[in-house]
Amino acid sequence: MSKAAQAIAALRAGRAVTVGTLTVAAVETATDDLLAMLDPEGSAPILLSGERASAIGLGNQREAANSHAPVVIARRDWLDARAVRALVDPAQDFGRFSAGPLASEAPGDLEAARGALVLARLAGLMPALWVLPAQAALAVESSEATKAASRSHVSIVSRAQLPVNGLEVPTQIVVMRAEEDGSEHVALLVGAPGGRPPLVRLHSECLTGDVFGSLKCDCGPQLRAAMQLMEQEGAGILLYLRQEGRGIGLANKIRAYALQDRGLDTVEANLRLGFGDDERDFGLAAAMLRALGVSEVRLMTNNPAKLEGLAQAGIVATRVPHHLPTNPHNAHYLATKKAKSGHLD
Ligand SMILES: Nc1nc2c(ncn2[C@@H]2O[C@H](COP(=O)(O)OP(=O)(O)OP(=O)(O)O)[C@@H](O)[C@H]2O)c(=O)[nH]1
Ligand SMILES: [Zn+2]
Repeated sequence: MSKAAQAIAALRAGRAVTVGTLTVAAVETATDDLLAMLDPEGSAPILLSGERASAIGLGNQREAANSHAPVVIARRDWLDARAVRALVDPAQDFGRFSAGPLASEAPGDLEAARGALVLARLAGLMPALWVLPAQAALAVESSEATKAASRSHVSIVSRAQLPVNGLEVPTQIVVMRAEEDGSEHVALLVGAPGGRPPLVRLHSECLTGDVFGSLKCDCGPQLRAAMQLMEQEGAGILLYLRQEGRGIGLANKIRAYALQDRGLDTVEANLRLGFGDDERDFGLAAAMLRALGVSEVRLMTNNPAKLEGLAQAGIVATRVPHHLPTNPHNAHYLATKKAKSGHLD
């Protein structure tokens, strides 16, 4: 298991890790006991993503060009552990006056700060970390932590036949693992590819849409329609990428939904949480295709970022539009993706 994969697991489990020169623990999971042991003075500064710093009103302390750079916030008397946990939690933004005074500064080790925030995101946690006094902890190099966000080394772990309801052609499931972060992803190989580039769908995990039939998005219908089209053509490849919530994880996606319940749109909600609009990595999909021996595809999508992600990683992709009828719950979401995220007609 890579050091980054171990550090992701450790952060999720509430333990401290050292990234570059920074020893950090996640605000979301570090307990009072851990803090009492590792930061007895209660003076550990807080590392926040640039997006979250802007969301809590610290944007004017930084140059606009730097709005995506992480910041560190020094502790004050009023800013005890409880106040910190409230500060980093967007659900509490609406129930209080803005907290302060707060002063942000650039992290001493910017690359380490970025790497630590990548690990927190891949752990599915909020982008907020305690910066603890240096101590012995599981150590990861900054560059390794940062690279965990762009996975290009995948290997096939297991494969088997998988009869699927509605698919009359033989179907196989292939499980792959990425070396960089240890994450597992799936390829469903439908039928036997013919002479031309295969129909391919990159589907990002959406538990709510894929499993429960949520009407807030179009994921479930898109998934089923993609499989149907592959069945009609007699062949296709569905990559099921485990980057839930456009790469922020399930708990964070549901936090974003709670913000949408308060009136924010899908993009605003991600930013308020402290993430970019879309944190996904489509180089991963390119690596999976390469592991399957595929270098040219017909990609079913409306998202130009998927086409660009594959192209950058050397996979030739032409687009097959993939629109499904809207419903009253997802019409605004789909309109926002067109207006703000460049989705195609
Ligand atoms: N953060 C966040 N993620 C969401 C929201 N709604 C859906 N998602 C996630 O968005 C992703 C949807 O991915 P895809 O089906 O690949 O769709 P897409 O990027 O719109 O591109 P195409 O469907 O190919 O055009 C899934 O990971 C969902 O979990 C939301 O409101 N917030
Ligand atoms: Zn969805």
